[in-house]
Amino acid sequence: MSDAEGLVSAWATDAERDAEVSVRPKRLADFIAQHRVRDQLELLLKSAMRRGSPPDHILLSGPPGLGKTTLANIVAAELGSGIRITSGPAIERSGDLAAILTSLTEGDVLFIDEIHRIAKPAEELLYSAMEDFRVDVVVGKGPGATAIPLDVEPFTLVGATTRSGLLTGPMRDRFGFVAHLDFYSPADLEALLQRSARILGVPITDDAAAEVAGRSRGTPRIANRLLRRVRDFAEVRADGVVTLETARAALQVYDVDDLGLDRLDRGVLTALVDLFRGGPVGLSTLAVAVGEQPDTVEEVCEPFLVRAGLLARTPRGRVATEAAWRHLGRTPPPGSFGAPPQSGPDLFSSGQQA
Ligand SMILES: Nc1ncnc2c1ncn2[C@@H]1O[C@H](COP(=O)(O)OP(=O)(O)OP(=O)(O)O)[C@@H](O)[C@H]1O
Ligand SMILES: [Mg+2]
Repeated sequence: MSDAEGLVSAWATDAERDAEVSVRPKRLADFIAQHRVRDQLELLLKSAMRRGSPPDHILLSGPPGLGKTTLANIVAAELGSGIRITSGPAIERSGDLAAILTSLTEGDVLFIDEIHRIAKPAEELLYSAMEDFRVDVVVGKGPGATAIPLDVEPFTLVGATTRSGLLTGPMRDRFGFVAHLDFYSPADLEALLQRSARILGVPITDDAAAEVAGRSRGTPRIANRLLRRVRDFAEVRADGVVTLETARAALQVYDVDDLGLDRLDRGVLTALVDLFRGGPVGLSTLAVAVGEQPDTVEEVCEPFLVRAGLLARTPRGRVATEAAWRHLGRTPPPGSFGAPPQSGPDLFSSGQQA
């Protein structure tokens, strides 16, 4: 991460993947929250072990940073099996996938990350492997081509996707178990932060953990990242202990506000409110006002602003909600919003169904 702007991005940088390994839970019992998914997975794995056969193929779906890769590794650990890891974009030709499949040993877990990005021919090969534990490898071209059937040892496919809507029907149907991960509540993230702090040897007070949790956008990856930054601050500017005061001061330095918005998120809202009187305004106009590409505003900022109930996308353009005016400390123009909303924004449901 080169600057503070990416601090609350849910996507991991390459460098960060190493930092994540140390705090990644290894067993189901250490996996915080997501109780429904955890219970269901536990049943699936235990019953398979009792029968002595590999469990059904498992699809893990949900936004980035919520624990899909972590769960895939946990599945293998709980089964006591080996795990092979690859990803949709890495499988360029179906031959690559055939090589992986035929080298699996009985009971292995094959983890395919970003499975929605797998190429069509490889996807079709995967169908027969998942269903019948065999693949047809085509040798030669044109009329002389022959298909050689090869056996695949019984295995469990664990697929992960951030875009389950892009999966084809036949692909989805071949998973016996689909787990949908939801955003975490602040209380869950607080527990997660306490655990990570223990592992990293960072002394943190309860109120500080709660403060960081509240700014983490419902996402474990962001919570762990903010913890590392707050720790840096506490070590350099204080005595190493993360107190509420240190946490707040650190997050101010890193420009992460009390809802977890960063500078660009706030820039978008401020432009919307101050320059366009709350909108509606078109995406490209808004993007020019904050000096960003429309794609960045749409894909990086807006998903969370919408989820946090601060911005609405309407057919006429982007609109700041009443909560946005208030979050920026502005008074909304009289009469522009009806009765105050009955409840606060729903930050912790990703809006998809399992
Ligand atoms: N339930 C959890 N309990 C404890 N730590 C968690 C949990 N879920 C995620 N984490 C932590 O959050 C980080 C991100 O999790 P993970 O890499 O599994 O996310 P992901 O869903 O695979 O993200 P991506 O879509 O970007 O691949 C990891 O460091 C992991 O330790
Ligand atoms: Mg992952």
